[in-house]
Amino acid sequence: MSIFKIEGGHQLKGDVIPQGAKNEALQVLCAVLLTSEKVTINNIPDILDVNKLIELLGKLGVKTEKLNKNSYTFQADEVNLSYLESDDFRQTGRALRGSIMIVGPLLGRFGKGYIPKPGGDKIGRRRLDTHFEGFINLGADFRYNREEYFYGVEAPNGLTGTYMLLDEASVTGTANIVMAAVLAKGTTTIYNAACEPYIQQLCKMLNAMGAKITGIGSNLLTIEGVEELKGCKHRILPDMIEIGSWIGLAAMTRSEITIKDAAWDELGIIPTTFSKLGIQLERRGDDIHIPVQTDGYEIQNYIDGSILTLADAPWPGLTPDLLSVLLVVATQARGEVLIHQKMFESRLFFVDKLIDMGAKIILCDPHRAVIIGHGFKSQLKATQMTSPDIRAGMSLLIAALSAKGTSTIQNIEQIDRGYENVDIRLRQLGAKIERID
Ligand SMILES: CC(=O)N[C@H]1[C@@H](OP(=O)(O)OP(=O)(O)OC[C@H]2O[C@@H](n3ccc(=O)[nH]c3=O)[C@H](O)[C@@H]2O)O[C@H](CO)[C@@H](O)[C@@H]1O
Ligand SMILES: C=C(OP(=O)(O)O)C(=O)O
Repeated sequence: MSIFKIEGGHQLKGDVIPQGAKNEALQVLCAVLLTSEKVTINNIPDILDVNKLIELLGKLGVKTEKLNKNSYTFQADEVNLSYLESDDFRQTGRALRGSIMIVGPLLGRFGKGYIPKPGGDKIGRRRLDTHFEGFINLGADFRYNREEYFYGVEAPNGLTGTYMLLDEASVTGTANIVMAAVLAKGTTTIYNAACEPYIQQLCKMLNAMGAKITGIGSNLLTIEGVEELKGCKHRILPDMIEIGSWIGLAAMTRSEITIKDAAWDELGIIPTTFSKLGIQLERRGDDIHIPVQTDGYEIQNYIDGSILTLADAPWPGLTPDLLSVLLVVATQARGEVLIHQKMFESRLFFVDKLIDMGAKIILCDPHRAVIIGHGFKSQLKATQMTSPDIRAGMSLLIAALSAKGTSTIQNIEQIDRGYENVDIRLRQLGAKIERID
């Protein structure tokens, strides 16, 4: 297991180019299974989870050609369905969360899809009911092997479109059901659909392949089934979670950073959420410029003077994937904020490490933490820590970069799952960070 060694307390400076979005990549890569024609995808982030999914597609028989570091073509004209019954699939399939989204396209195109319980962050319960209820609504037979945690759906006579109301606006669940429905007979209507930019991008790509999806960007999607889909070219958006992480890092280390080509209009309430913590940031064309926060940053209260709450919600609410970063950034603000992680029940436990480093945090319960900012009057202290999940890992890295002294972070594979060459890019900004293998 690799380690990051970080000498904190240095100001950084420079430009960063955001990577392509991890969660969009995981969806659109699965969509290549829907056609026998060639699909080209650009701006694919070179990160562990995405590379594992590309490897899984290769094992399924998808012909994969790497055009350059972040562009590939895929052709699923000879899919090997027997691989789904192999022991190797039981291992490879569970290595990441995104693998669940092979089920919808396989079911839609070939009438069957299997998956072992997928991996991903250990951040609380992560049920898959929404996915499978959706497939059942489309007419699939479902089975689950409890001993092996193995899920399967089959529809030998094809799927039939229908109306469905999802029990929750699940991101990967919506993507999976949409990918099954595009090849179903008749019209499918999905209400309470998730509508994150990841889903919008997937739907636009599917339409470019010949699908007929309307309602994109809303929670009501209508999908008129088609006989078959063709190839296309698709470009993945910049990763909004990575962009938020760079904003947080700049503020907390009081650095001047410009995030290039950030696709500002796709960021929803992310920029204003950082502004609520008092962080200065400026839109320059499609770049985000974060100046040195010379006087620190002060958390805004509500109009009536009550304490600010930052809580996650399905899009266009605040993504849960940025709450850990917002939390760590608040430790140096002036003022107080309540962080309420509603979706996941085990995502805030990493605050223990921040408390060890000197941060003033009260963990009220597994979902809520109150942060009392230091206002840069006292620096965090360096320490040794382990990355529990991808976003907590990044937050601990930000804490270490701002702290006095040398910290180490173990289990950095968790950070590599979602952040492309983060150590190299940080060094380019002047950070003192070393990867020890
Ligand atoms: C690979 C991928 O794309 N992963 C993202 C995806 O995971 P994923 O698609 O697995 O997450 P879901 O959207 O299914 O739900 C996440 C959790 O939130 C709960 N929930 C969901 C919807 C809702 O309205 N209320 C609610 O409480 C669910 O019960 C679940 O525990 O979306 C999550 C929520 O944005 C993100 O954290 C993950 O980074
Ligand atoms: C929770 C996340 O990822 P995954 O769903 O892949 O575990 C994340 O990206 O923050």
